[in-house]
Amino acid sequence: MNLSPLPLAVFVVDATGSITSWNRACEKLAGYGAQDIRNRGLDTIIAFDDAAAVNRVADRVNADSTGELICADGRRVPVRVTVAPQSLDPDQPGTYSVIVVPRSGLAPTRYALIQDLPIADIIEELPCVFYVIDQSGHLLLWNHQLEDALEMTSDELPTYNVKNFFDEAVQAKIVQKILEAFEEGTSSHESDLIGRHGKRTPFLFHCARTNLGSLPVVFGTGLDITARKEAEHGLRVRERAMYSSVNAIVITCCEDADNVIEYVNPAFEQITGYTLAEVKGKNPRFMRVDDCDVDERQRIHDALARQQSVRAVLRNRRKNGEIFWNDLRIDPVASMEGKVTHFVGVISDVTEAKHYERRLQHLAHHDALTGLANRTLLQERLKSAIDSATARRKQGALAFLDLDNFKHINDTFGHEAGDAVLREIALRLRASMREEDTVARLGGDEFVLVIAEQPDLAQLGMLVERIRQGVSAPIVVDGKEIQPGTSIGVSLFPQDGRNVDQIMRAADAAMYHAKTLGRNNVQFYSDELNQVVHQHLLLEASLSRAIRNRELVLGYQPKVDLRTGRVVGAEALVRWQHPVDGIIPPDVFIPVAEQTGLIVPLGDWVIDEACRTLRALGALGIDDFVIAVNLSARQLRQRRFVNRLAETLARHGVAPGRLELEVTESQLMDHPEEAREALAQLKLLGVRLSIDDFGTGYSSLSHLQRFPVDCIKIDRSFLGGTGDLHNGHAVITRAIIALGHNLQLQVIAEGVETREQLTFLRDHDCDQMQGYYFSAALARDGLQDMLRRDTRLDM
Ligand SMILES: Nc1nc2c(ncn2[C@@H]2O[C@H](COP(=O)(O)O[C@H]3[C@@H](O)[C@H](n4cnc5c(=O)[nH]c(N)nc54)O[C@@H]3COP(=O)(O)O)[C@@H](O)[C@H]2O)c(=O)[nH]1
Repeated sequence: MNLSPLPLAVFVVDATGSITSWNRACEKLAGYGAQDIRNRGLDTIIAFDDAAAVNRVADRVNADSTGELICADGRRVPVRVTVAPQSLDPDQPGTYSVIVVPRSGLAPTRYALIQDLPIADIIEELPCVFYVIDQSGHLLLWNHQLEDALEMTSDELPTYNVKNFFDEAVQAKIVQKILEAFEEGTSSHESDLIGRHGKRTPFLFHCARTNLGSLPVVFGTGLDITARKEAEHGLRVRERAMYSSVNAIVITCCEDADNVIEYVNPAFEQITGYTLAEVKGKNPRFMRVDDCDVDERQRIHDALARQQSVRAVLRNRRKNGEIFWNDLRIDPVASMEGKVTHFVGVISDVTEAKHYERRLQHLAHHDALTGLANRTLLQERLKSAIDSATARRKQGALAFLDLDNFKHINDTFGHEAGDAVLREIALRLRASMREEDTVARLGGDEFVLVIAEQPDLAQLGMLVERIRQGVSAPIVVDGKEIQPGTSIGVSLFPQDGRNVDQIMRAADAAMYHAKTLGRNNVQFYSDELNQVVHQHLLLEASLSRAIRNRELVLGYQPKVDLRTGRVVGAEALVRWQHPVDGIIPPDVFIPVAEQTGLIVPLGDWVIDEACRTLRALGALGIDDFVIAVNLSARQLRQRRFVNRLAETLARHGVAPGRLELEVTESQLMDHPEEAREALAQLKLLGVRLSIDDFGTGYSSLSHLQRFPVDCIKIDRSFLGGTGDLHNGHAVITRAIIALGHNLQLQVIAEGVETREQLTFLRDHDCDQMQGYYFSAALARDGLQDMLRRDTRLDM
């Protein structure tokens, strides 16, 4: 270390106290030259006051020692002595700096010290550029920092006028600032120095006038303010971003006040309607909606108290009173010392998104057509109703509704009318239920009601019956009256099941049972019912297999002319030859086929088979024989039924007049207008038509007249089960025969079992009979045999 330039008297000793270095200030103070003093001991130069107590130099470290400096001329100058190790590294051999400061009056003056300052070194080491400029604007003196900034060598610098170190656009300002310093004494400005290769560095220049001998000059410093400029730029960008952000920004101060607003950006005004002037000094909670989002607000409060970030979505009120959804994020802002002084809140108006989310949520849980709960929501609600009923030892109910003839409504009135019916039924159901109950639509024509807590079964029964009646009331759509009907199955929970699936299945089974019982009624689930439904389902599955596997056969019950005794026709009656269970009668499987729609392929098969028999008979020369098949209303409603029938007849080469279609009276009366149209088309094709089970379906005479039928079949119940005709039934039978004949229709009596019944019918001019008295249904071979032999009724 070179101690010479230092203004203080400092010298260096080794661990033994031997002097190794001696600066100029020491020379001045003590009068010894460096050569004279080297290797002399410390105690020969300084007489320490505590010399007797302290021997080693090391012991004087950090101790404030006093003594007398023994000068070359013999003077003894009182001094204060400070000893410091030159290296803090314990491994370095000890050398010590000894600083000697005279204790009175002998300290060098400030300016005396300046004379000793190594100005050149200082200028070079300044943390800024240094320059001296003459009046022509040329550099007289500078440091290497200026050379670095300008990317020039020391030879080049003095050749330029300093204004050329700046952008052309600011050169006039630079000249003016230099002149200002010459004239006024000082000036300062911020400008960028431009290096030879384009390096641009922002500087803060301060300059002042002085004289170099008789030469007036300006000298000064330039501080590199790149970092500050960048910070300022960053700040400006952030301020701008905050200003133009679409999200509202609120800065609150929590230093001395209750988190009051200091700043809000323009987006805040746009979202809330409040200006900065209106909200400054207020706590942002003034926008809250009372009694709303209490938990979320508490969460924010707690986070702020802990000086933590927090995010919450809550409702706030705009200045115009409107409520908006605020997706709020709050972050603490700490000072340089780490103390939280502010919070920055970013408010996003997510009202639209929230509404959209709610709409989606609603759509995900509700049926789009009716607005009722959908299957997902139903399952959730049912689950919680079952759980609650189980926990509270209460009872609830689930009602499963299936509209009875909805397909027919759709087919007849169109899908828009069908939709209108579903909407109206949804309204009726909603109106008849309590707020806490759930009304759901599972799609199609299926509705479900969750009736929470209904302890009284009688009341529940009345409620469900009332609902059935309400649903079944006529609905007018586009001026047309539509008559809906519903079959309802009810299960109870937790009695009929402990989970959603079990309860739904139980209600579904009960509903299914209601359908089999003739529709438009209410059935409660029971274990026995479950058995029935189960069997029904099994039957359904195996029936469709039976149709595919040709397990069905036709029996033909002969029809006899009551005037001639001749067999003139037969009714085709289907039987099921089950591979395991044997013959299954149609009473068992026809209703299942009706409900499931299997009646359509089954009915097609029956017609096809009957035509095949007619063709076979024709081949035997029997071509005036008529086979009647039973037709279900569902077949009749098929749009292409007439076409298919025509195709079948044509395929077998059978004349339409040899096929008779029997439709029950009650089926016709369900939808008389439609039935009439369908029968008219069939009539046009040329097939024979008859009304089966006549007398049981309450036909009105006017309707009867309009049905284009050929024949009516007196229901066997009017003949009396025991063949006893001396009762009221006889009167009805006579009346039916007379009525038929008046309408120019043939009359046939079915279920004739006794001679007495036969005699009665013949005596009252009935046209034909069929029944066990003459023959039960025969296989095709048996029928052919009978016809070939021309077997006749014994009259
Ligand atoms: N849609 C279709 N329905 C059909 C078809 N085949 C039959 N059926 C209907 O099934 C019901 C039961 O029929 P079935 O068990 O065959 O009974 C018929 C006769 O066997 C029975 N019958 C005949 N004579 C007598 C008698 O003297 N006494 C008595 N107790 N029963 C007798 O009557 C049934 C015929 O009834 P009907 O149709 O009303 O003429 C039945 O409703 C059939 O309609 C089919 O292919 N399609």
